[in-house]
Amino acid sequence: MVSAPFLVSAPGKVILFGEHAVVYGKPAIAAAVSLRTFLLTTRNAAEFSDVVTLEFPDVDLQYSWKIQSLPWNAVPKRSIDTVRPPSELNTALMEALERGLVAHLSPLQRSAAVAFLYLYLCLCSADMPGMTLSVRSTLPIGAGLGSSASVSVCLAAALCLLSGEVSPPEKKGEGDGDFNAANYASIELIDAWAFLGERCIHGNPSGIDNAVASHGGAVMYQRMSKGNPNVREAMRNFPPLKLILIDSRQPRRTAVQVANVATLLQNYPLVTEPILNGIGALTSQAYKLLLMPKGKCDDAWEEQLRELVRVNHGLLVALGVSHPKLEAIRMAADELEIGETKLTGAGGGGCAITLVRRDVEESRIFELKQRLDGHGFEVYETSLGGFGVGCLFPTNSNAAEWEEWEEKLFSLHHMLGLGDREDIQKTVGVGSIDGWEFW
Ligand SMILES: Nc1ncnc2c1ncn2[C@@H]1O[C@H](COP(=O)(O)OP(=O)(O)O)[C@@H](O)[C@H]1O
Ligand SMILES: C[C@@](O)(CCOP(=O)(O)O)CC(=O)O
Ligand SMILES: [Mg+2]
Repeated sequence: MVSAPFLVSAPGKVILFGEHAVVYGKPAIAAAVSLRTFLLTTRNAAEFSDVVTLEFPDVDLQYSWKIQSLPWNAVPKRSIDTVRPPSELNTALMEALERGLVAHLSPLQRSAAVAFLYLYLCLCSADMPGMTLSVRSTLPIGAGLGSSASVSVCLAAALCLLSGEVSPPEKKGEGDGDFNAANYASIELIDAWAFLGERCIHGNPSGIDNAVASHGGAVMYQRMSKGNPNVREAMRNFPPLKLILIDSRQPRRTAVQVANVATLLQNYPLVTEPILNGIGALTSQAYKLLLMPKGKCDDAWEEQLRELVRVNHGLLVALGVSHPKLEAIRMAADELEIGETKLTGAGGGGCAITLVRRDVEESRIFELKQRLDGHGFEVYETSLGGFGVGCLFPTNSNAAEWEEWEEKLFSLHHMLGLGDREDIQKTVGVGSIDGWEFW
């Protein structure tokens, strides 16, 4: 059990191949991005010791609940011989939460508040001291980069730390290499709780986003049915890919896009199933290509990967999850012969990725960026495959620094615009402050 204050952080992700089909048990490939969510947990002052406060400035939500008034009676009893939470939400608890606690909030705010309350009630207890949990993300929200999963992972990590379900990361010993069994078990637990947070936000998530946000790196992921463990293959030697990440800035909710595909599947199973199978098959092909030793990643290899990107996008269009703005991005990249483009994440708006040909001159990439900018789209610079969930506790040596970036991240949020994302990230980012530890 740890005491506040402390920070946790988790990354967003880019799905390279296989979104939507992954919900139906097909493989998908995704990698962590350098844009991240940060969650600060602080102890409330004495006069607020009986409330738990949520500050979600990115979605304009600040709310306090009296801890004693929360529906503790509806919390399902945990089985003593299983450490991991069940993968289904408890209906009685969901009903108790949605009945009155969050009814007045917008859908954007409500799903995040429900995810918090669900995890808080399951992991904490009515006698916990009053806390404030403040979340701030450098990820665009509802844009396909897994902001919901990075928030869910941060909530799960903070609440697991507070309740003692997980301990802070152990320092890796000599001979451990990258692996430490206790840390691995902690990530698995955080991932499993975050999946329930994702369920509150999405309805039917595959689990790939929370897997990447908690473990980091790049993975091939496949959801298994009938209680079989999901496949999560870490892809360690992921080749450096030249990708451009473009946000159409068309808002959409993953829950709606996933539900639309479910309806299509229900109405036209004979048409939709082959599309999902096709996406699964092309992802398996891409997986083999991405595992090739560096020496074999020649022009033909690159050409095949790009083809798979194009086919993947075409099949997503067939599922009905593209958007005219995503098509405008794809057309601009096609016209300039820069590479192949696909939407990433749930689509219906949000982001696209272009896999750039290695031989393209920088001037053409510059022109693409200018055109996209002219349409009001935002181009992100991000690197793939970074750290997963981590935490930071203030120490004497970083106390002054702590105040500086705490202020920057959480107090000035209303003044910060989109352009300041990188600035925030530089100030508080993993890698720029000593002391971040990863499980
Ligand atoms: N910074 C944030 N603060 C609070 N809630 C957030 C934040 N980022 C994401 N969320 C939650 O996640 C939802 C968006 O998730 P989703 O529709 O899956 O899009 P994506 O995961 O692609 O960004 C929001 O409606 C909100 O509930
Ligand atoms: C569409 C889907 O495959 C990815 C959704 O990602 P995002 O929420 O749009 O970042 C759904 C899922 O895998 O849970
Ligand atoms: Mg999401």
